[in-house]
Amino acid sequence: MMRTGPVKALGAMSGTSLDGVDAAVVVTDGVTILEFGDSAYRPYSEAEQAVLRAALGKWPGADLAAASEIVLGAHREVLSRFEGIDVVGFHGQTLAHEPRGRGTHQLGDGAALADALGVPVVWDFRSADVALGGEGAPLAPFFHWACAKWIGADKPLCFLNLGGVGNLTWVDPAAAKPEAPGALLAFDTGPANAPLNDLMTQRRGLAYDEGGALAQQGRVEEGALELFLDEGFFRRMPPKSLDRDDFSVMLDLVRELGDADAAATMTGMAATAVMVGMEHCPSPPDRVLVTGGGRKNPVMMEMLRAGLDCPVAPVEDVGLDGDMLEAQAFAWLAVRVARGLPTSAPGTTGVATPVGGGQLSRPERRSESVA
Ligand SMILES: Nc1ncnc2c1ncn2[C@@H]1O[C@H](COP(=O)(O)OP(=O)(O)OP(=O)(O)O)[C@@H](O)[C@H]1O
Ligand SMILES: CC(=O)N[C@H]1[C@@H]2OC[C@@H](O2)[C@@H](O)[C@@H]1O[C@H](C)C(=O)O
Repeated sequence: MMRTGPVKALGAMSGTSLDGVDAAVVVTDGVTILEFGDSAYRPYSEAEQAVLRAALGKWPGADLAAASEIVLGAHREVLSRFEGIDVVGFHGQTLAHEPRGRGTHQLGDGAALADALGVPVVWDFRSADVALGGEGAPLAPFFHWACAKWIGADKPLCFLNLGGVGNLTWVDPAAAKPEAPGALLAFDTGPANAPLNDLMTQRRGLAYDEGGALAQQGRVEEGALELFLDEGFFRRMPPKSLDRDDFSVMLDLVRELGDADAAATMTGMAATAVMVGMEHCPSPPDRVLVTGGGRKNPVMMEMLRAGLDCPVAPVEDVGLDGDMLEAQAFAWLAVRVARGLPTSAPGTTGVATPVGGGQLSRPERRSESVA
C-alpha cells in the first residue's frame, strides 16, 4: 500500500474517439485535489488508428498483439516524459463494453507498463464493478465530485463529457464523500461525437466537423431525430452505459440527407440525448460544465444552451482543463484504488455497493488485486 498523504499521480486516458493518449498529473491524497500538474498528448498515427479500429469489438483471447503493442508503446512514450511520479493510472483502450453480457475490455497490460516505466501502475479499473453487477462506466463521476469541491461549488451542478460517447454527472457538492448516498447520479447520455466523426469520414474524408462548420450550414431533420429518440436506451433509467458503436444506426437515419443536413441532424441527436438525460437529475442543476471535444463545437454547444434551462459553459470557465479532465480523473482514481477507497457507487454505475476497482502492478511484475 502506498504511503499516506498527498502523492503525485499521473493519469492516462485514450478515449473512444481513438485520437491518442492524454496524460496529466494530479497531486492528491485520493480525496482532495491539491494541485493540477503538467499534461501531455501523444496522438495515434493514422496507421496506429487503423489497427486499433480493426480491434474494436474484440475480447481477450483474440489476436491483439499488434494493437496491444501500439497501446503500450504510445503510453510508454508519453508517460516517460514525466518525472517524480508516485503512481500511474492507466485506463487502457476500450475495445468492447457489454456490462450485461461479456463484460468490459480495456486493452493494455498494466504490469508491462509498470516494468517499462519503473513506477507502480493501477489499471483494469472497470472489471470489478462489472463483476459486482455495475455498468463499469462512467468512472469519472467520483472525480467530478472532487472537482466540484475544488471549484468551491455550493449548489448541485452537472458535468457533461462530450467525447465519442456523452456522459453526464449530477453532483451534490455538499456531500462529504462521493460514495455517500445521493452524492452523485451519473450515466452515459448517448452518442456524442463518434457517429458524427464516422459521418464526416464517410462523406468528406475528414476526422470530425471542426468548429461545427458543416452542421452550421444544415438544418436538423426532425423525423430522423424522432426515430433516434425512439431507441430503448433513452427510456432506461440510469445508471446506464454505452459502447462506442451502440448507435451506429444513426448513420442509417441520415443516409438520405445531404451532407450539411446530416451533420446538423447528428449534432442535434447528440445534444437532444443530453436534454432527455437531464430529466433524470434529482434536482435542476445550477449549471452544466462541459468537458471533452464536443465543447469545441459551437453548434452543439448552442443547441444545448437553447434546450437547457441553466447556464452551459466549458469547464475552462471554472479553471479546469476540458482536454485533460479524463486523464486527471484516472490519476486521482489510481490513488483511490491504491488506498482501498471506492471508485464507483450505486448512483454512478448501478453497482450494488460502493466498490474500488482495479489492479495495482509494481515494477517487478507483482500484480495484486485491490478491489
Ligand atoms: N474544434 C473542434 N470542433 C468540433 N469538434 C471537435 C473539435 N475538437 C474536438 N472535437 C470533437 O471531439 C472529439 C474528441 O473528443 P474527446 O477527446 O473528448 O473524446 P474521447 O476522450 O476520445 O472520447 P470519450 O470521452 O468518449 O472516451 C473529436 O473526435 C471531435 O469529434
Ligand atoms: C467503457 C468505456 O470506456 N466508457 C467510456 C466512454 O467514453 C465516455 C463514456 O463512454 C464513459 O462511459 C467512459 O469513459 C469515461 C472516462 C468514464 O468512465 O467516466
